[in-house]
Amino acid sequence: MDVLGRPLVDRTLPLLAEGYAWLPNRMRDTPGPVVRTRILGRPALALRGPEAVRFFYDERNVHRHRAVPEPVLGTLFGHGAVHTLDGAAHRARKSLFLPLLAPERVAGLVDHVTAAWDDAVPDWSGRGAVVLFDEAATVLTAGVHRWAGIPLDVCEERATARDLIAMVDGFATAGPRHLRARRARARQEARLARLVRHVRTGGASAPADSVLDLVCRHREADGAPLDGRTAAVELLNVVRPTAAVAWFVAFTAHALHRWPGHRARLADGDVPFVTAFAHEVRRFYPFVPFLGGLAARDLYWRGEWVPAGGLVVLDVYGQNHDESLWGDPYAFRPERFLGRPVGRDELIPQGGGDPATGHRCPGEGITVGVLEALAVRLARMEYTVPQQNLTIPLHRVPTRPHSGVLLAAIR
Ligand code: HEM
Repeated sequence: MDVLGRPLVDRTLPLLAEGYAWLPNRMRDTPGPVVRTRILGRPALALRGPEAVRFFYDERNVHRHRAVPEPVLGTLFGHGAVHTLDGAAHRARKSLFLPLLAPERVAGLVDHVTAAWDDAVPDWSGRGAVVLFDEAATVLTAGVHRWAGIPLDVCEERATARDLIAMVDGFATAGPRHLRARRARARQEARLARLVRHVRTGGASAPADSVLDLVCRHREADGAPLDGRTAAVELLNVVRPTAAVAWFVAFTAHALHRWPGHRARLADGDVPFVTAFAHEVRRFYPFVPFLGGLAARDLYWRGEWVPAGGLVVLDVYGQNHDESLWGDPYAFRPERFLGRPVGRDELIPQGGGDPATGHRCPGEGITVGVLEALAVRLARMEYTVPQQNLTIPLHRVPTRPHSGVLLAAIR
């Protein structure tokens, strides 16, 4: 500690080495769910729990402007993305995404994705074996493009899915995965910026009220339209995370393999159970490790302090596995979500707080809806699971079953 009691030793390297387990391990060593440390050269305060969520999402405490490191912007979110805005600028940009919460929009996307899945299954049957993660990403990419009004040739679906997945896969690492993510983003931003230009100059049309139409017509807080590159960034902020639902589809297949007793209830389409299963997949499996922002002023939380400009970190994975919230958190039990409302700030795989006013994911309804539909389809599908490496390494961010879940003899 220095003279002001600030931790001196930077923990970025242990964080990169331990991945999802790093913060929960540190939390275990402290009396309250709060850890003071140093990350990326800054003093940092890590917290968890529903009250901590409300503290974190209060703009008077934490802001996002300049909080996202460039390597994450250059791969995952895109420069100038909604994730990086605060206050009036954030609210104006967020209004672009709030229509995605409407049940009829969610249902429309689910229809497109399930149609793409049903079209793909006969092809999977004709092949000896398929990697579910890759196939699900292609199906999701095809479905979300049709729903969003973004043209995509069938022969481009697989390569586009690869790019969208690469952007997520490479954000938290150095080396080849990161370079692949940057190249993928550059390609996809260029493609979508071209499309936005064509729509605006009359060379292409956007179906009325589609996501493409909304983005092309959007006005910022100052009344200005989005420049072409930022419009492309925000289109990608819809199609990329939808393709990323492939992570949860692979986790669903993993869960069905490990705990086959759940298959019958899913296959029956038992609606409350299907929803509970989707929530448990999002809670149990590791995807988002934590979220970060910058202290808007000197902040105190549970007796710990971080100076203005320090990092405030919300321990997402740790909260979703907090014994005091979930009881037996490392058991996969969808039943825990039956007959119990899901607390807004308890289950936070896609952020906490109110999506309309804060940074919570506006695609949560879409994620749950798509996952429900595809979990039922998976449960009804006949297949074998050949010998393969299904381990999910916790040091890799984002992680997934090592094999991607190889399925054979699909019918
Ligand atoms: C794979 C499933 C998904 C996961 C795990 C996920 C997770 C998240 C998380 C953790 C955040 C950040 C919350 C925060 O900063 O406080 C977020 C924000 C966001 N997500 Fe998702 N998301 C998913 C799917 C989606 C989908 C399907 C869409 C759109 C169709 C979407 C669009 C967005 C947007 C636009 C933001 C930025 C919101 C803002 O900054 O105000 N996400 N998501």
